[in-house]
Amino acid sequence: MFVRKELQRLRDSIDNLDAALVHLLAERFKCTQEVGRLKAEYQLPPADPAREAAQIRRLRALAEESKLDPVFAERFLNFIIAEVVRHHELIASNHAAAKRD
Ligand SMILES: C=C(O[C@@H]1C=C(C(=O)O)C=C[C@H]1O)C(=O)O
Repeated sequence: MFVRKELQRLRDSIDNLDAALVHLLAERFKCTQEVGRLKAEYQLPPADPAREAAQIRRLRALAEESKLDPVFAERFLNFIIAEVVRHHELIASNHAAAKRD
């Protein structure tokens, strides 16, 4: 009985945290979509490797401070950034196509 209750209590928190993660990611992607539109309009490249490196350094340090595996934090951020850059490439090519038409 104890184990069932304890498991449920922990899973309730996991559910809340996962919901927060989805909301945080949705807000982050809203911002990055705007960045993508700005870059397309002003002909800036979709990826900014210097900014990515700075973010990864910052996130690795935060992960270490909060006892999260920094290797995991870096992989997670790289996964997100790859998706953002893919969006930016799409926005840029749609923008260029719209200007041609
Ligand atoms: C969001 C940007 O575009 C790209 C995505 C980044 C990110 O998701 O953190 C960082 C750098 C860029 O490669 C940006 O330039 O700020």
